[in-house]
Amino acid sequence: MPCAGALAAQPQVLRAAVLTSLAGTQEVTLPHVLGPADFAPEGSRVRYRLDFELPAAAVAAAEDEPLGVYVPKMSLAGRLMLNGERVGACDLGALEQLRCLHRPYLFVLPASQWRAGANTLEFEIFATSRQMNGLSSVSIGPARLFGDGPYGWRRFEQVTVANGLAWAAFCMGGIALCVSLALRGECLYGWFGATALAIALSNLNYTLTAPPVPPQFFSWFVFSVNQAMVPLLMLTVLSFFRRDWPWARRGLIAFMLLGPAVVWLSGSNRTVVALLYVPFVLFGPLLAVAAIRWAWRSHRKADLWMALSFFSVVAVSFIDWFRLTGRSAFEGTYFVTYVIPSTIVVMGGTLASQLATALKTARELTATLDKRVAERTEALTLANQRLEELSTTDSLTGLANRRHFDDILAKEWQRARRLRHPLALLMIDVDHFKQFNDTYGHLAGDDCLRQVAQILKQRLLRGSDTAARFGGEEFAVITSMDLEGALHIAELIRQDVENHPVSVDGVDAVHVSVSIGLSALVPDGSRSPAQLISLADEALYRAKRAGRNCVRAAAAQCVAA
Ligand SMILES: Nc1nc2c(ncn2[C@@H]2O[C@H](COP(=O)(O)OP(=O)(O)OP(=O)(O)O)[C@@H](O)[C@H]2O)c(=O)[nH]1
Repeated sequence: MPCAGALAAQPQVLRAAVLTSLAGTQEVTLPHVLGPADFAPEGSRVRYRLDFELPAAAVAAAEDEPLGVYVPKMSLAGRLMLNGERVGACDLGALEQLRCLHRPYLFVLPASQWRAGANTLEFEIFATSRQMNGLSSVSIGPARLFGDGPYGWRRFEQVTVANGLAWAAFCMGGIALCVSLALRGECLYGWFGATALAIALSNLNYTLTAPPVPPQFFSWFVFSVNQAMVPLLMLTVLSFFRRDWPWARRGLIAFMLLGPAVVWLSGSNRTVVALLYVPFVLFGPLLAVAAIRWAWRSHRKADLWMALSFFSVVAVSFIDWFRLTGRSAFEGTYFVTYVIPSTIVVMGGTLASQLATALKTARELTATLDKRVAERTEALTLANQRLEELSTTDSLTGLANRRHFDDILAKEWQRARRLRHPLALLMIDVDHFKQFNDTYGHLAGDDCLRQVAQILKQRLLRGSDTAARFGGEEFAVITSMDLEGALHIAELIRQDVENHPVSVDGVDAVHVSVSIGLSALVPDGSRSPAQLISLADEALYRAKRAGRNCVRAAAAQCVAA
C-alpha cells in the first residue's frame, strides 16, 4: 500500500479490475479489450470495477492538492463512478449517445469524494461492434502531476498536434478545391483537395464526443470518409505523375462509392471495414514503388517529394499494423494519424510551389511575348509606313506618284471649293528630253529627272504645295494660288531649271529647260479637277508651240521666254 508521500511523488497505477459483461463476471488485467461475447452487437453496457486503498494522509493532502484519475483511453462511451457516486463521463448525455475519444481523460475530484482506506472506481462502458472497446490502465495521483506529465503530453500530442494538422489539411484542401475550380476542374487539385478535406473530416472522430447525429450514422460517416481518403490519395498520386489510366481511375472511384455502402450495410462493423482496406494493402506498396521509380526517372524535385510522401504513408501504415496489435492497438498511438496529415501538408507545399513556378514561368513567357509583340508591331508599323510611302511615291524621283496626285487634287479641289479659294495646277515638261536620252543615255535621263524633281522640291517650300510626277518626263504642281501667284512660281521654277545645268556622269553640266502650262480657278459645281488638268495641259501645249522654255497660262499669254 503506498504511503501519502509516495503517492505525491509517484501516481498509483491500477491494473487489476473486475469486469461484468454479458459473458459474466471475471477478473481482468488492464489495459483490457472486450471480446465479442462481452456485449450485444448493437451495443450493451459493461462495467469495470477497480478496488484500491488510499492512505489517510493522501486523502488529507488532497484538500490542498486535488487528486485526479488519469485514463489514457476509455472505450466508445464511458462513465466514471467513485465509491458509488457518479463523478465523470466523456460528455453530458445518455451513455448510448456518447463517444469516448481516442484521447486521454483526467477527472479531478475533490477531497470529500475520496475515502481513507478502501475505494472503488467503476467505469461503465457502452460497447458496440462499431469500435474497439475496453479500458486502458488507470492512474490515481495528484492532478498536477498528470497535468505536467503524461496527461499534458498525451493531450498535446493527441489533441493539439492532431487538430493542428487536421486544420492545416482542411485549409489546404479548401484552397486546392478553389484552385481546381478556378482552373475549370483541374483533376490534380480536385483529387488533392478532396483527399485533404477527407483527412480533416476524419479528425472529427477525435473531437466530437457528442455528435449531432445518431452514433450509428456518425460512425458510418467517419468510416466512409476514412475509406474514401485512401483511393482519393491514390488518385492524387496518379494524377500528379500524369498516369491518367482510365481503368485505375474508374476502379478507385467505384471503390470510393461502394465502400460507404458496404460500411452502412455492415452496420459499421470493424471487421468489414478492415477488410475493405485489403485491396489497398496490396496496391498501395505497388503504387508507392512505382511513384519512386517515376520520380527517379523524371529527376524532378517535386516528383521526389510527392513519391516520398506517398511512400511514407504506405510504410507507416504497415509499421502501425505490425506495431499495434491486440491491447496495444487499443491504447497505442497510431503514427499514421500524424503522418497522413503531415503528408498532405508536404504534398500541398509541393503543389503550391509547382503552381508558383508555373505562374512565374507564365509571367516570364507573357513578358517575352509582350516584348515580341511590341517589336513585331513596331516592325509592322514601319513596314506599313514604308508600304504607304511606296504606294504614294514615285520611285525614281521621290515625288508623289500619279495615283497620289489624283487623290490630292481631288481633296484640294474639295477644300478650295469649300473655302472658295483659288486652286492652281502647273504642268511641267522637260524640253527635248528624247534628245537628251538619245545623247546621254537613259540612265543619265533618269538622273536628269531626279535633279529637276529636286529643284521642284526646293522651290515648293509651302506645306500645302504638292509636286508630283505626272508621267514620263512630265511633272505637275498643285498649289492653292490664284493665277498671278501661279504664274510667278511657274516662272521661278522655269528659271531655276534653266540656271541649274544638269550634271551627267558627275562631271558634264548640261543645260535643260522646261515648258510650263498652268491653269488657276476657284472651284465650283460647274467644273471638275479633270477640267483643271486639261486647261493646264492645253497651256503646256501652247508653251511648247511657243518655242519651249516658257510659261503659259490657260487663258493668258506666255509671260516669259
Ligand atoms: N530616261 C528616262 N526617259 C524617259 C522616262 N519617261 C519617259 N522618258 C522618255 O522621255 C521622252 C519623251 O519624249 P517626247 O514625248 O518625244 O518629248 P520630248 O523629246 O521631251 O520633246 P518635247 O516634249 O516636245 O520637248 C521619251 O523618249 C521617253 O522614252 C524615264 O523615266 N526615264
